[in-house]
Amino acid sequence: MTTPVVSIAYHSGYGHTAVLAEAVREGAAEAGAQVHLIKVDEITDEQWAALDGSDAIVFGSPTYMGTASAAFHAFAEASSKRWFGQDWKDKLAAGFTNSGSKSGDKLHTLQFFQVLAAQHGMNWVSLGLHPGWNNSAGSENDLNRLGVFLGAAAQTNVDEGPDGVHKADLETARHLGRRVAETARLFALGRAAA
Ligand SMILES: Cc1cc2nc3c(=O)[nH]c(=O)nc-3n(C[C@H](O)[C@H](O)[C@H](O)COP(=O)(O)O)c2cc1C
Repeated sequence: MTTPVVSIAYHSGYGHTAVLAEAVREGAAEAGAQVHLIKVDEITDEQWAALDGSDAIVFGSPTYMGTASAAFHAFAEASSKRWFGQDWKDKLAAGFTNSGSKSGDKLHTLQFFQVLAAQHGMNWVSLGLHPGWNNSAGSENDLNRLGVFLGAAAQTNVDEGPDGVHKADLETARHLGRRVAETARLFALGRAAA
């Protein structure tokens, strides 16, 4: 069976986004992927090589001041070395973010990830879930409770630590990891058959 390689390139200032990154990792591993979990603020040459060898890269960052964190932006700028040769062209990309407010302008962070992926010539994998918690039978425990299509979005109360990351958001992140791994497998099989 084809084993897709999925990397999760993320930053977390205070540990909340790290919990989501772990959920994405679990989902991708459940779907049979080999997974690299990479902290972009400590990235090594070996980890850059792991990104180069991946079928899919999932970008993750907290939303700070309405966009990805400065540490994630530094990583994005450093990835310009890969951009010159379009080294990541045709890989899959996806994203997740977390914020203190229910919206918190998270959409902008996910759109930044999507533009980053497009600059690299990557193919974006959306969340692939209907919005939850949008009718009288729904609840905050629904998958995709924040109703975002572009990627996995989470909200954590600003007075709570990483243990306070909402279980529905963790499930949503796990779903994204599974979906990315499954899509990467389909792409690898298609490439082999072409
Ligand atoms: C510098 C800074 C800027 C922030 N900006 C936003 C923001 O624009 N919108 C929002 O909802 N929360 C904002 N927050 C809250 C964080 O997104 C939230 O605390 C998140 O859980 C932090 O994740 P982390 O522990 O992975 O860093 C900000 C926090 C910091 C420290």
